[in-house]
Amino acid sequence: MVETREADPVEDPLLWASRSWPLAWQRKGDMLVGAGTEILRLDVTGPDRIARIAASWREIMAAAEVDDEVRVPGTGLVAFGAFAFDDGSAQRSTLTVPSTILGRRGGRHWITRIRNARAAAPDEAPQPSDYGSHWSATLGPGRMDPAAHGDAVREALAAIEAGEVKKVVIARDIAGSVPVDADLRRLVRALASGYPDTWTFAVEGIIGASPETLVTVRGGEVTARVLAGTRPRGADADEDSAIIAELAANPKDVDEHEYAVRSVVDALRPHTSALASAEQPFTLKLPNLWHLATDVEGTLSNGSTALDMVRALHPTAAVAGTPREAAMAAIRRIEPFDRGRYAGPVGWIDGNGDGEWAIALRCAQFGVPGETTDRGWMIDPDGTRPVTAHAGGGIVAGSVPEAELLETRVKFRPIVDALA
Ligand SMILES: C=C(O[C@@H]1C=C(C(=O)O)C=C[C@H]1O)C(=O)O
Repeated sequence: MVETREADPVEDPLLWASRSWPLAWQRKGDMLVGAGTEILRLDVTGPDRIARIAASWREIMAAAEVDDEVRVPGTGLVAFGAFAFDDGSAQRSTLTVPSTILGRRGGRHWITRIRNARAAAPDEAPQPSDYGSHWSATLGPGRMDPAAHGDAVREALAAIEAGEVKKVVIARDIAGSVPVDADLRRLVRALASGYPDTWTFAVEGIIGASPETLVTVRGGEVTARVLAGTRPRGADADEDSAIIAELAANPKDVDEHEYAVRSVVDALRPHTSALASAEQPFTLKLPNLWHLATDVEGTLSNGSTALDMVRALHPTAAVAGTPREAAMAAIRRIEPFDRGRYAGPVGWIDGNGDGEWAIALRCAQFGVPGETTDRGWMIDPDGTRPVTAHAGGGIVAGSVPEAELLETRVKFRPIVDALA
């Protein structure tokens, strides 16, 4: 049973989210915040994880009884998801439906209450809680320190030289801990205000601000923002102009970008009737970086949902490489860690199949109470909560290890600054 009602404007819907396990999605002024109890949960691992979740969601959509007064994307039934990057990941791919969603889009505010048809009564309406005290994290090298990253990039260049791959994305990790009672909503708020041109997310303990969508589906239209080709921001306007002129004309970056756009267009084509993208990428300005960016748009021709499109698109060349299978094999060989949900799909889907999915980049994964990982208990016995972050970049012929290391440093900046 799902009921959406127009609501009075709320200044900060995040206050309704859980402090230790927030559920939120934010893009400029639009947001969805999950609160209350969990009504439904799908946890899947393995190569067909996204297909299984997409199929289950179709059944749930068909069975739901929805009374929706507002009827915009994100009203009615909504689930949030965060999926593992790799088919072989030990990390779960999860779709979760909370009992309450506070939403805001284009100046309209609503509240959705969801309950299981078998439940006698809805759960109690969740209440807002003030932000907890300020906290910070200590972060240091993870499994791949800067020296190991240099070796990994050289190994990737050797794989390119050998003709195994054209492009492969290599990431490194940093790790640390936060106080066990840290109010993680502070991080969501800081990222959303510091990086307004990104999609800010908090789902299953992975929190970040991604500049790149995997896919957006809205009323039969599908769009995607593809990024590849990166430079740190300049110190002033003149330096910035020189940087973007160089980036837009650099054959290595333009090629790398083209691989990424082509992988998205090829994946969307079987599902769309009209598919268009600009001939030339534009330069996307973020507080820390410049990216080459291309928006792709099409009309869905086969009734696919946002999750069907996530399944068709993941992993794109922006986070894996080209050709896809060879790049995935190279990543498994070269990177010494399981990426978990880093570079995986993160987003939401509603009861009409509309939804917005980003690629989980510029993010950190926080530990889960009581769960074990290859690093031991996720809540350390000393009362701290572990956190791990990853950042990477596309390696193509001609990539320079030192420049790639600098690029990962700048990509870590949003999360490292917000955690400092
Ligand atoms: C892999 C990351 O970013 C991706 C790689 C990019 C590149 O190689 O230029 C640019 C944007 C993202 O598609 C990351 O942020 O960790």
